[in-house]
Amino acid sequence: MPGGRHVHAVTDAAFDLAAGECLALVGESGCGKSVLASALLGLLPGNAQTAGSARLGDTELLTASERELAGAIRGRRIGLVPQSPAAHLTPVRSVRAQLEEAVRELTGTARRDLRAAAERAAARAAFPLDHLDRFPHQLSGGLAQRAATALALVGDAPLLLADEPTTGLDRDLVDRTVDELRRQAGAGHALLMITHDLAAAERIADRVAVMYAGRIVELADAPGFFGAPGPRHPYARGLLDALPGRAFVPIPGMPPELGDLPSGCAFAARCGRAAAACETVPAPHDGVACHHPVTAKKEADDARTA
Ligand SMILES: Nc1ncnc2c1ncn2[C@@H]1O[C@H](COP(=O)(O)OP(=O)(O)OP(=O)(O)O)[C@@H](O)[C@H]1O
Ligand code: NI
Repeated sequence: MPGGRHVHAVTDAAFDLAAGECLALVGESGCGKSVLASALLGLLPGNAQTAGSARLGDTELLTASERELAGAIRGRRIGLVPQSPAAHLTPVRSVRAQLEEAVRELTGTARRDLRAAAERAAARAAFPLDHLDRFPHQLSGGLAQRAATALALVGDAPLLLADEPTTGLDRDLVDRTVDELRRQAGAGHALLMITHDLAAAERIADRVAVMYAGRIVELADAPGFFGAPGPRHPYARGLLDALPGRAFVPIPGMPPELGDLPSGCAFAARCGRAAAACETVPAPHDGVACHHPVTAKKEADDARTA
């Protein structure tokens, strides 16, 4: 940070992800989701520090050299659907040219087959073929998103990292886009989808990781999380309760600034269950980092006394 300030953007993030599996990483704006993605790709700014381990097969991503990351990892072993596609597309080249180049670089397709391969890649991401000759600035946000998704799928990478892949898309296209990403996971890829969109997460995720103020506060199987017994962390519960299709009750208050975190549980100030124990940071235990997680039994008791 400018002025020598230190921000702990991501702490205690622990999860694994197998081929064929989709993990959704959800949480409010600014909680550290993209920082986590950037760390995996070696794209953090030069003054950022990381600790711990992030393994992709035999490769330690956090200490891999830029040469290895650029030459063998990004695009080839990790496909990225970036959060701001417009910023990742090359402004002076048509979508077709960018797709053909990616196909040539990442798949070694012969020159005469590039055109067809690029069109197949576009179609996979529902990018309309009659827009392929457009330049990025001639695309709507939704089309730029689909162009970026098409590019991310070209390398057939074993891990797909999609950072808000549905921003700017209407519901139909959200469903089509996430279904295509899910299909990739079904075909033996692992998918880490970062999203604000809990409906999209519910639609395709096998597991959900909830992030709050730089920490993963809950990691759960999606069916139990979205259905019964529901989330165990009060924040995760609040996120679901805030949905229009559910209780539609927002979580009171605002998340803390990552540069100004309280010394205890970062959610305590907004938590209806906060108590003295919350003055210390809860360690993750059994998939949830909370001193008094909601349990199915507690829920049932509450319901009886309500
Ligand atoms: N280059 C940087 N220098 C200093 N701090 C940074 C930098 N990039 C990110 N941060 C800090 O990390 C925090 C998390 O940012 P991040 O982009 O990961 O959030 P996010 O969860 O992806 O949010 P969104 O949903 O809005 O994309 C920011 O609030 C900011 O405090
Ligand atoms: Ni982000």
